Amino acid sequence: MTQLFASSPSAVTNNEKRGNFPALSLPSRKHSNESGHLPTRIKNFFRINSSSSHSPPNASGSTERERDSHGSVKNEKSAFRQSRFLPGIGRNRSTTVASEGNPLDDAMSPTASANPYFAHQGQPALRHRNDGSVPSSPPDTPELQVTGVSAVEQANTTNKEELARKLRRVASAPNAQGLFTSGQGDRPQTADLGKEPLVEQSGGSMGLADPNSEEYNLAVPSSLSSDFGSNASFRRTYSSNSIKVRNVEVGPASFDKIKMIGKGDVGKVYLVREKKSSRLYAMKVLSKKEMIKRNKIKRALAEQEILATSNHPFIVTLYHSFQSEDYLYLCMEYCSGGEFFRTLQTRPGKSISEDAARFYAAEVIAALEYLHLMGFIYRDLKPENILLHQSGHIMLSDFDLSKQSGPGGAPTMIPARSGGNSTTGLPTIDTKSCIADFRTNSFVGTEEYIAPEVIKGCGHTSAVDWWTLGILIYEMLYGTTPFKGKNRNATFASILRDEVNFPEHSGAQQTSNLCKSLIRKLLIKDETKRLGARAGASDVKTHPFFRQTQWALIRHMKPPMIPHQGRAGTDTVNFRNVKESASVDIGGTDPTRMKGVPMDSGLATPNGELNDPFEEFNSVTLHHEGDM
Ligand SMILES: Nc1ncnc2c1ncn2[C@@H]1O[C@H](COP(=O)(O)OP(=O)(O)OP(=O)(O)O)[C@@H](O)[C@H]1O
Repeated sequence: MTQLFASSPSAVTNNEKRGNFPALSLPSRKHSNESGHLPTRIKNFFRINSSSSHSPPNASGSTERERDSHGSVKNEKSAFRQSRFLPGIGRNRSTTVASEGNPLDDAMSPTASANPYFAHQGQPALRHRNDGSVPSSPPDTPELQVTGVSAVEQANTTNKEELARKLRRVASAPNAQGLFTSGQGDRPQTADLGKEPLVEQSGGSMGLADPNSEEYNLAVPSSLSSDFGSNASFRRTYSSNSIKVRNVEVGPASFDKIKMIGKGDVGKVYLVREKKSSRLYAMKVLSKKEMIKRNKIKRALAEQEILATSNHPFIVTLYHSFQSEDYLYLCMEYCSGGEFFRTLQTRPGKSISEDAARFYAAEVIAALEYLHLMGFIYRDLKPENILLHQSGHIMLSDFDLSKQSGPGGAPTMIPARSGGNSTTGLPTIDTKSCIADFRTNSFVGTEEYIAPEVIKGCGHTSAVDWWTLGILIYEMLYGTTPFKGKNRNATFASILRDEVNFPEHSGAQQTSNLCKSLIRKLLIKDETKRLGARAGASDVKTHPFFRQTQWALIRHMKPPMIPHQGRAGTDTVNFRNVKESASVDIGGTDPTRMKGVPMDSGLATPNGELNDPFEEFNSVTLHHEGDM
């Protein structure tokens, strides 16, 4: 076991008090219908699953955007990440977010400016300039803490901007179209909180709640509408013995800010301590004005939705979500080990052994399996979005690019004889059916991780997550991604055209044929032939590369790398230093203005009223079993 990097451990979260992870009961926040039953597809899944060797879905658990849709440079996180690449490597990785409908017929075009990648939906193109330069930095560009660049190189670099330019990866222009459309599948439907909301009852059964009760249900993802009957006033709620969803019990003033630990294009993430309990949390604070400006409202709502609905050891836990007039707040479990990306970057060759890669891949697969079962496509898998828990296990984070499917089917069982698990002779669970026919057409992802079907703009399915898994495993083993070109066009052309190659030079990682076979199958360009296309996660889990993997026990296994513990719980030793200048004053929020949007947000109507696109944001507190 490698003691890898330092961390701040005494983030005394609820999970940690119970052990390392949230209780491993069946999904603690399950969807339930009005009659008080879990959706059939989820119920069936667990019924089947409990009699198979597969782990239950909760048994185990970015965006490099430099420019917004207005073309301004953004995302400190991205700048920092770019700074972590050696100049010689010149790696550029970017997140591309564009809107629906994205035919990219000339994807092979070598001319960046003529290529729709760079000017999708008329937004200003963010491109990898041939001279390697990048747009000017945002006003709050952090001091670059250049990891992975020798002191000599830093000293020789005359100014930081130049250094940043040398190291920066290119990012693209996020743009969510149809900001205020509320079509099904675009946006969660909101429960009418005034009408007999459902609450959980002891024992996990559901019943009609006292309308005055504090506990209530939340918005229903359209993905679950089939379970409730079409267009019925179905609602999502949470039936569980271990999780209770209540009206939010905290506000910005309930927390002391300790330190900023991350920054995205509209969000800042702080390590905070709850005054009452002294518990540490990671609080993501999203600026409403920025979200409006950058058309990211739907993404923020979706992120809250996914976090609040998910309950999985390998998916970051949400404890509270609330809002003020200026901000949305997501109060999450603090992952003191920081980004997996950083871990990889500190390893020799920026890579890890095949056994270690198998371990992390298995945890990621368990998380993806769960997300697909819940009707979500993750769409932004990459080491930057994998956080490390203090224990060294992974936690997926950053769901703002995730997509919620339309009505899904029930998970089904594939008997061993007709294609079940050939290694165990047991039936296989088909979790792909939960999300099977759902196609979405956003142009979204991270440049080097984008799947061919996304580039082609012909719509994509949950199979994109299996593609990104292939890229991730490759990157864990070789310290680079397989299709990276000298610019975005070259990368996309390679993704569409080239077969994956495995480095064979003397210093390269020796990789087994089974591992290569897995990567090749995950990186099949035809999504219908890709591993995972038939039965979802089960296809991947039953690949012989994972023959020895004890799926049900992964979360109890010792991770290959354990984050260093800082002396104090608040030592954010596994995080970069983020410049605090533009820090949000979370405590100074006027408690009487806990919703709405600022007058100068541009959403005022001619009558002087304000449209409130954040009306549907759910302010809740999630009580987990074992909480005080
Ligand atoms: N739960 C957490 N525990 C510890 N650190 C976290 C947590 N959540 C986020 N961070 C840190 O904050 C950074 C930014 O978080 P996140 O990626 O969710 O923000 P974002 O605004 O959505 O970024 P982007 O614009 O790239 O989507 C992460 O890279 C990570 O370093």
